[in-house]
Amino acid sequence: MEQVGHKLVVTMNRPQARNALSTEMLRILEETWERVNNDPEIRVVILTGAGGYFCAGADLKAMSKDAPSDKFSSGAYDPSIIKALLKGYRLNKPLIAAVEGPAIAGGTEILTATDIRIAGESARFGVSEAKWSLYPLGGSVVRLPRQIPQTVAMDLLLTGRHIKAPEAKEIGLIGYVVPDGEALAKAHEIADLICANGPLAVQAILKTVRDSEGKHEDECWKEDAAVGAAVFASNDAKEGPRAFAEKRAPQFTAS
Ligand SMILES: C[C@H]([C@H](O)CC(=O)SCCNC(=O)CCNC(=O)[C@H](O)C(C)(C)COP(=O)(O)OP(=O)(O)OC[C@H]1O[C@@H](n2cnc3c(N)ncnc32)[C@H](O)[C@@H]1OP(=O)(O)O)[C@H]1CC[C@H]2[C@@H]3CCC4=CC(=O)CC[C@]4(C)[C@H]3CC[C@]12C
Repeated sequence: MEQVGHKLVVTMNRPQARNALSTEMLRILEETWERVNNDPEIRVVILTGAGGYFCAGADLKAMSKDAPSDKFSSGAYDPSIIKALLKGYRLNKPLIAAVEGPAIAGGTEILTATDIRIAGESARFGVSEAKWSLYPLGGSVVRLPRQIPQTVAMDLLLTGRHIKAPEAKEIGLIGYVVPDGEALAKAHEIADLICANGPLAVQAILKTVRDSEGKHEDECWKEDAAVGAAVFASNDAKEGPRAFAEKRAPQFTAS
């Protein structure tokens, strides 16, 4: 994990196993997301993987020795909230995925919780849990059909097949395809654009988008207005137009 100014770069780092998720990695991710939500200095987060790989989901070798089912049935682990994969826990800062190589199973699942997604052209995506008679518990059974066309979501979930970055872009699972090795640089470029914006505005936009997911639009306007009015009442909302009028870059203070 590395903080550069207001950007936090989170790197899944177990490249020898294609960054498959260990219990330790899940713990670190959980702590990281708590930090992101509570640290006002962090304004945008980039999630990436080490060694040219994003993430191969759960560690299947560990799972072959110690199946999680007992922990689920005993109540020791409640899979209705998987904070590390941002299922049942959302960030209040924008999360950008910078993907190289495989983003499979849990790797694609956590991708569905990110806001902006960039991939190198050889990156691969898929939810292949059913291949091993597992269930994609990381959120994608619910999220994928909401994020990409239903028939494509069903195809990916039921066949477990992998797709390359250009197809992922075509179906809207990711937003950018860049030459291999350049996903992180592109993520920084986008993160810098976000960091230059008013942090209160950015976080308020994110909040309304998150809170209105799945609701009828008429149910959203009251809260949308309250959140928006609070942004308009801020010092930064005075500084932005003033900077425009004075032909200079705005100096936002998050107040
Ligand atoms: C519920 C979530 C989640 O939804 C469930 C899953 O993610 S299931 C995982 C399914 N994963 C896959 O299908 C990917 C398998 N891998 C591949 O297909 C390929 O390897 C690849 C396409 C990724 C890469 O192919 P390559 O040809 O490039 O490379 P390859 O030669 O195949 O591999 C290189 C070496 O890497 C090793 N490797 C690759 N993938 C894995 C892997 N997934 N696991 C282990 N090792 C892998 C490969 O073997 C090679 O090694 P060699 O030594 O060189 O042979 C769940 C997500 C996290 C779960 C939680 C985890 C912690 C928990 C512990 C508990 O006790 C309680 C439960 C839980 C909290 C658990 C709960 C469910 C999750 C949240």
